[in-house]
Amino acid sequence: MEENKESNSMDNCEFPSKKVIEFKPPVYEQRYYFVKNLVNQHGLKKIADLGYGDATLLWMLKYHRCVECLVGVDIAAQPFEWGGGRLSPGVGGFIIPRELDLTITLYRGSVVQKDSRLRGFDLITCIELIEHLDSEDLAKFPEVVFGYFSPGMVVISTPNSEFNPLFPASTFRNPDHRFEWDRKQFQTWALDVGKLYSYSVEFTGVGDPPAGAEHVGYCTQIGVFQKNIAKATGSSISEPEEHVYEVVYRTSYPSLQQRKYFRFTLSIEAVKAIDLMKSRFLRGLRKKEGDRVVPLGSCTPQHGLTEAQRAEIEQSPKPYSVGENFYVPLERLIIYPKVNHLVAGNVEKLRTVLAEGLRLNQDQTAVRVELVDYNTQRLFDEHLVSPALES
Ligand SMILES: C[S@@+](CC[C@H](N)C(=O)[O-])C[C@H]1O[C@@H](n2cnc3c(N)ncnc32)[C@H](O)[C@@H]1O
Ligand SMILES: [Mg+2]
Repeated sequence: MEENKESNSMDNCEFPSKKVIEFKPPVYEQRYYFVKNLVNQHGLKKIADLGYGDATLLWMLKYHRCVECLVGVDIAAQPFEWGGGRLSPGVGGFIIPRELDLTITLYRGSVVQKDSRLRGFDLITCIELIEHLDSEDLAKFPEVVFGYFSPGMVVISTPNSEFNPLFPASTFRNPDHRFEWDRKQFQTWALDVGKLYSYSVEFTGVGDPPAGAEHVGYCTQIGVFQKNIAKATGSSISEPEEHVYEVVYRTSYPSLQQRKYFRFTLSIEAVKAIDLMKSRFLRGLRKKEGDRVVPLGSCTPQHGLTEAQRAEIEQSPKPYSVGENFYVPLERLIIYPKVNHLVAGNVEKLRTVLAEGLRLNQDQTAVRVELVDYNTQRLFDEHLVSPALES
């Protein structure tokens, strides 16, 4: 990460920071945020980070709802547990599954090696990478990344050497750097690459210069390359699969796209709504209609619903009890926002999925649960009439 002279550096390949110019937030974070914003702005799904270092950027990106595939490639990749730990779904990922699938794969390999698994990405990022390539690798880099991987977008960040005089020493920012370019050198290289591989490029940066030194530009210069449409259509020619990189880590997240997690989440939301209805029902339990007991009062939970939702619920078929069973019509259940969102308002879908895990009534129009479970028995014991008396 950038670099010994950039304060708060967390790059393990840098010197300790000298805190001469303090960036807020630290400039390495500004680089990550730059990518994050771009991903959000364009709703990008498939992203590869080349030279991913300690995987912080990948870790930040995994929280984006739109992201479905994250890949990291680093020549120094270790089959590490810690990186995997941060990148793994954790318990939370199972309790609240993501809406969309997400797979994360880390490879050990060099960005100048072609691997067909890196083709077809929406975005490839190279954050503080190119200045670590020797001239031979730098010469190969465009053909592999732009020509072969050929993603929709490429973001390349690299130190802006014009900023360096603001740092105390007159050396490179990091001993492993093979070069540090001024803006003209970077832009000339980037525009040549863009022209050759049919990408347009825009230049920006992060890490503002201090007041009075605006002429030096940003601490980190950034090129954002966008593939031209004509090239995008032409790149569908199929090339043979080439797997060169070694997988060091792979994980796939639970998501609502997967049947079992969808069923689990829908059932939980349904049961939560049913429980709320049941406890209100028990408090208002009074009136008998044939063999059904229906509430006199409202069964509508008051919290977390808009006036309109409450009104809609009030108008829908009411929950009822028969004997010791409590029934919630699907037509009512589906009005609850979370349930509704999950099945996109489709009662048929709600019926099919709930039937796999919950009990429905005979004509499959309502969910059936016990009216008196352990908790409700306590309610009765404490202050309510027995359902037997009411039915
Ligand atoms: C300065 S660090 C940047 C790490 C990360 N991108 C960040 O901004 O925090 C450069 C990274 O590039 C990796 N790297 C250097 N040469 C590489 C190559 N030819 N192929 C893949 N990764 C390389 C290094 O191992 C290191 O992790
Ligand atoms: Mg560097």
